[in-house]
Amino acid sequence: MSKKKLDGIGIGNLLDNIPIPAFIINTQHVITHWNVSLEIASGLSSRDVVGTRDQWRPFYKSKRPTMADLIVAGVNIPELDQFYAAKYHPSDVLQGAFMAEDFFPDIGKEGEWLSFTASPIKDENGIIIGAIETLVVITDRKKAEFELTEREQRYRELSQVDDLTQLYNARHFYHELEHELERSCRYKQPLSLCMLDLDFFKGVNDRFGHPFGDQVLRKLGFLIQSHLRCIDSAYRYGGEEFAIIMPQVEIYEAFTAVERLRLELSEVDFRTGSGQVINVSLSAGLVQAQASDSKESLVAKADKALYRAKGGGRNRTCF
Ligand SMILES: Nc1nc2c(ncn2[C@@H]2O[C@H](COP(=O)(O)OP(=O)(O)OP(=O)(O)O)[C@@H](O)[C@H]2O)c(=O)[nH]1
Repeated sequence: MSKKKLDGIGIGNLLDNIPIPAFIINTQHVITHWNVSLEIASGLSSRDVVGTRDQWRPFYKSKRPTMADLIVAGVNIPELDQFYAAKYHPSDVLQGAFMAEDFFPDIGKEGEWLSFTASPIKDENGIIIGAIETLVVITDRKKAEFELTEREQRYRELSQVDDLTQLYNARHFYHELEHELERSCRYKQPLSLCMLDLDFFKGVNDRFGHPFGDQVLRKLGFLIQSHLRCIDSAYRYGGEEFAIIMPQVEIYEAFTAVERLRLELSEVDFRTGSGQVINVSLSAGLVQAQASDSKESLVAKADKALYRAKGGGRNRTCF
């Protein structure tokens, strides 16, 4: 086709030849073009909408401005904020254009995610004479993104949480302890750390079996969880060793909390497979962080206190 012939082709003809749904409005917000792709996507024919201000109709339940309307009215950030919240941003490619992604619950059977771009149309003097809006269905991409985020979240949880006790695992412990130590130094707030360990647990396993031992560990995990304040965090540090990080708590206050936990565990009646009722106990070591402490030195001190609790006869808390 010659250049001359191409020059003669109108905007409508051009728009009808692109596979992307698009419409154009003038400065009176009246639709001047509604392409074939948009007719198919919206179910509204250009005959019915050209000459009207119904550009909102395929997307919303009631009349409201589309992005093209906001563009022809002169970009107004408070209005963009009002209608598109945090979902819009200026186009990287087209000057004066804005893009947004949003979910449209009323499109199709289950709603669709659309990515839309509205761009000003200017005359030779740079005056806005209309706006063009293009729309792309991105539901499949959005679904894939959500699935990926969910999978990542599940993976993060799996790699941080111990299956048996539902407490955080040791890897996460060191990460959080470092973070809490930094925070306690920065804000000059106390930080207490408790390491605790079940007493004679090997004997429990040996006499009553590993599954019974697991039951004890699960119960202890549950008791620890139920004793935590919302800013505390608990970890399964090793097989039958646990750690509790207690921010903003002096050691004496932490001592009271740990003693409450210790007493509560000692009062739990565990029923073995043969119907025998047994009780278990724990020993605990407590420390309060000093400004000079690293996570390693703090754990070493708490371990030392735990060792003393074991050496002193077990079923006690030392600091
Ligand atoms: N049932 C069960 N037992 C575990 C698990 N992890 C570690 N253990 C057991 O915990 C026991 C720890 O034994 P020891 O380190 O000798 O300690 P202890 O018998 O509790 O003695 P003290 O700590 O000195 O009071 C071992 O028998 C491990 O097999 C687990 O996930 N489930």
